[in-house]
Amino acid sequence: MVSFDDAFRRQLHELFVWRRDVRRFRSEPLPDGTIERLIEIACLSPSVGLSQPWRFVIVDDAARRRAVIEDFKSCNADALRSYSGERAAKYAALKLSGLEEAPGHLAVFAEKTDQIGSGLGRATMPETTEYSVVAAICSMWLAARAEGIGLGWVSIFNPGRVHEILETPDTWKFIGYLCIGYPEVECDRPELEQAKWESRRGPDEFTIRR
Ligand SMILES: Cc1cc2c(cc1C)N(C[C@H](O)[C@H](O)[C@H](O)COP(=O)(O)O)c1[nH]c(=O)[nH]c(=O)c1N2
Repeated sequence: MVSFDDAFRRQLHELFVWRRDVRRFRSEPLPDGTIERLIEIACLSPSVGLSQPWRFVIVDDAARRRAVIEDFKSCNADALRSYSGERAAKYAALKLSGLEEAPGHLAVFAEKTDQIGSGLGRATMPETTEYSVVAAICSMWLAARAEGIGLGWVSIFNPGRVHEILETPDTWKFIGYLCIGYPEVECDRPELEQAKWESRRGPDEFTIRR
């Protein structure tokens, strides 16, 4: 039996407030086994029918990392072209990945065809497979922050190209690419808010009653 006290709850709330999407990393390496430990925590996450559809690729190979960075640059240039005027100038000034600096690279996929869980909960909502993997990434994100480690989620990729670069099975769906390392700065506000791209809104704006 385990229970949590008020002091823990306050600290946990601070963890939620201070978790950040990190794009600026210090160069120092992560202690051996850090990514494996974060994966272990991710595997404690909820998943539809206990299907555990998460699949992880620790990307160590320099040539593959370089290819991933090239794909990001190409997709980011395309994204920039979709904006104009002041928004385009603002977009161009954003730093949207720490791929070059982060000591850890982790690609995360969802296995869509595995029989683990025997389809429970997925018949009418097959997308719950992907939702389960996102839940795992969120666990990892918070666990990393609790240890002073930063995690940055990068989605500015051509998923087909990521598959090619990492030679992953066809049945895996690309969910996200994570940069992992020690953050340069700690902050309690999203970087996109600091850059005046968007601001964090209150829950009332997103909640209705019926
Ligand atoms: C699915 C998904 C995909 C992305 C992101 C997040 C999620 C959930 N985020 C991070 C996102 O910008 C960030 O979470 C918000 O700006 C809020 O900031 P904090 O996470 O609170 O620091 C993100 N950030 C970034 O710089 N490049 C990216 O490609 C992405 N992609």
